[in-house]
Amino acid sequence: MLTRNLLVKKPIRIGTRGSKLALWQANHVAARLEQAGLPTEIVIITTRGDVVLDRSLDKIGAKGVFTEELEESLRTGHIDIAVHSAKDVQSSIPEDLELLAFMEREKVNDVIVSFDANLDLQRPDLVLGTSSTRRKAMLKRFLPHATTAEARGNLQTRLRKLEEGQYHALVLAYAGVHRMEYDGLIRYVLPETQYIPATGQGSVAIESARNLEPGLKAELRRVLDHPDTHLALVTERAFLRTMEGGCSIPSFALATLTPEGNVHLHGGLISLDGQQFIDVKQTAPANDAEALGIRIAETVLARGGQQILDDIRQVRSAENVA
Ligand SMILES: NCc1[nH]cc(CCC(=O)O)c1CC(=O)O
Repeated sequence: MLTRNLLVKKPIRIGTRGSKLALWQANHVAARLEQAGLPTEIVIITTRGDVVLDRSLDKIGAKGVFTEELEESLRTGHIDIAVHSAKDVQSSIPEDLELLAFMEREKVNDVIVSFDANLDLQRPDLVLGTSSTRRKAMLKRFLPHATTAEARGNLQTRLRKLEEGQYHALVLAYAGVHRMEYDGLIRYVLPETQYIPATGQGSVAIESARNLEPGLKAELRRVLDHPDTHLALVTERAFLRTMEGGCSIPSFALATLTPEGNVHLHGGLISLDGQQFIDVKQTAPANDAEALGIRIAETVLARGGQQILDDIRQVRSAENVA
């Protein structure tokens, strides 16, 4: 590693999707590495999720739609690291790859974005754009008078649809809106205690091949990893893995650190119609983070979550036949 990065200064090849948000994230990583004296090069890679825009994610088999092509490039050595929104990374990644680092988390909330500064969330004909299963279900529960309409595509595409009047507002992750500098359009910040975010929301994950040079891996971790965020993400991802979810399942999980240094997890599952909402909260010592995630998921499944998942699978297989 010394030869490669300190003497020859061969740039670290950073793989990313080509959307503006993905590029922002890749440039954020590049800036950190450059500050630490490591030269970088950005390599844009198109994924299935960027190409298939006409179907909602739960219908194209959401597993890995934004990550597979990047992972293949890690294997071939075409890139050294892949940068992802942590939320888009599957709950289990292939054996030969690893998540090296989770960068410091942005505010985790979902927000309501609109061009209408006086948007009234209580208007009876309210139409909200979202394609997220979790958000649709939560809106059915907490804003039952609202209708939702599909809003696939990158942030710019969704905002264009909003501008065209397809909806009154969009429901989005604060993190993406902020990174794209659309903060001025945020009308409501949804409380994270009620609209609990998706696993990983607001953090950027760095993936590499397991066999990347150990010295380079250590350097990347040192520069890019945020230990508190890492602990939260390990907890949430253990939860998600046990739920067998991807972003196509309306599960949610938010881990936070307590002042004493323990990890607190609020995780659960909501039925597609928003009627059943199963959530569990527990705190555990930091060295028990992964077990906490697993335990909460098992509790949610036992308290009716398994039934909700079975119902969803039945609905989905009926849709796929039709
Ligand atoms: N589902 C796509 C996606 N993946 C990550 C973000 C935003 C950034 C983040 O949550 O870290 C978004 C857009 C959104 O949900 O509004």
